[in-house]
Amino acid sequence: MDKLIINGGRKLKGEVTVSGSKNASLPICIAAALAPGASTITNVPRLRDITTTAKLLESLGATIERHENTMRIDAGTINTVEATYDLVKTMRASVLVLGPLLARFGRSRVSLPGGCAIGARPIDQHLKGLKALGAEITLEHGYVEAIAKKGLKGARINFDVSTVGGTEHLMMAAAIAKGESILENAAREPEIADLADYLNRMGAKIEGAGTDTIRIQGVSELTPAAYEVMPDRIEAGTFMCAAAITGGDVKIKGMKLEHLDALTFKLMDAGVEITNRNDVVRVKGPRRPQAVNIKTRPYPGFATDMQAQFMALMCVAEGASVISENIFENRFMHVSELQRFGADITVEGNSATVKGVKKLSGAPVMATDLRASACLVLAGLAAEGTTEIQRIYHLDRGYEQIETKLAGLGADIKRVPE
Ligand SMILES: CC(=O)N[C@H]1[C@@H](OP(=O)(O)OP(=O)(O)OC[C@H]2O[C@@H](n3ccc(=O)[nH]c3=O)[C@H](O)[C@@H]2O)O[C@H](CO)[C@@H](O)[C@@H]1O
Ligand SMILES: C=C(OP(=O)(O)O)C(=O)O
Repeated sequence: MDKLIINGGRKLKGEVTVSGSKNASLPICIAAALAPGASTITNVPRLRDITTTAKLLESLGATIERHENTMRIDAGTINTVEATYDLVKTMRASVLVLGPLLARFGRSRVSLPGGCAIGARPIDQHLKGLKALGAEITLEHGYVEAIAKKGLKGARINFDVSTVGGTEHLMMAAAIAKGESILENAAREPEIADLADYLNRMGAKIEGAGTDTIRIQGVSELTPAAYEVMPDRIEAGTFMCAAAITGGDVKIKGMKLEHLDALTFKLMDAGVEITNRNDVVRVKGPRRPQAVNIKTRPYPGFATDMQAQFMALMCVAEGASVISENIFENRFMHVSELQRFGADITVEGNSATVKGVKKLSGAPVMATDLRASACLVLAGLAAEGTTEIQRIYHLDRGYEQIETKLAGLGADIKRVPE
């Protein structure tokens, strides 16, 4: 297991390029399973979760070729419809194969993903949607089995909660169901629109992805297509916070600032200067940020995936900020680690009150989940002295070459085997 060692206190300066989106690549690679034949997906980040996705597809019989940021997925060779516990337990998004396999082959059996560090994360909305499309669902021995002997039939599905994975799952399944489906109270995250663009490229008829009502005219089959994945908005937001927390001056290339409005406005309220010229976003941190409050919400609200990184920034702000987490019930595990840097944070229910301190001091810390790891990196970059972050395999799930990219901006950061 590797660890990261950071000598903090350097202002980040220079240019960095954002990788392709993890959270768009996962469903897009899985959607390739809907069409017999080979799809070539580009701008796929080289991450642990993507390797898991490739293994998952291979375990179904698909033929995968990977070269740098390109993945060629031949789903014509899929010969089993079962995804086992070993794969699903390492990556929750694996459950998204259930609907596509069911839609294409009439049957699928996938391990239940179970909870994870940040919350219980049930899949009741996914299953409710598949049932509405005519699937018979049984839960046995830790597996979900879905059967639709005569194929899936279009339906109107009204989600009880805004669910990104649920919306993606039902959009994929409905793409080759018979007739029209309407997804209401659908999630609006940009990754959903990206997936819809890929499905439409394969011949699907989907309208409204990115709004809360998605209309899908089922087609009898999809054909493979080439597709370039959107940039990773959470990686981009993490670099924006890295510039802000170090009082740096960073140009971020390849990102879409319009995907990060909620974060951008909060950073500007905190005194961060943000300009966008010709798709290069320049972020200049203030001497010390001002405290601002945030509440996480489904898109276009403030992303829960940016909450931990923003909290790191608030740890050194002038004043006190209140951070409310409204998406996941246990997404404050970074708090006790931030306290090891000398941060002043108290948690009550789903709110954390962060009283900014002038300086953090480097400390040995442990990563507990993906974005918590990113927040510890940010704290380490700003802190005086040395920070050692253990269990960075969490970080490797979602950030491509983060230490190389940060070192390119002048950070003193290195990866060493533990
Ligand atoms: C791979 C991927 O894209 N992951 C993202 C996706 O996760 P994921 O798709 O798992 O998150 P959801 O949007 O589904 O979850 C949002 C909330 O709805 C609840 N829920 C969800 C489904 C369901 O059937 N029942 C239910 O109650 C969840 O427990 C959670 O409280 O969106 C999250 C919310 O933006 C992000 O933090 C994750 O980074
Ligand atoms: C929580 C995340 O991912 P996942 O849904 O794959 O756990 C994330 O990307 O921050």
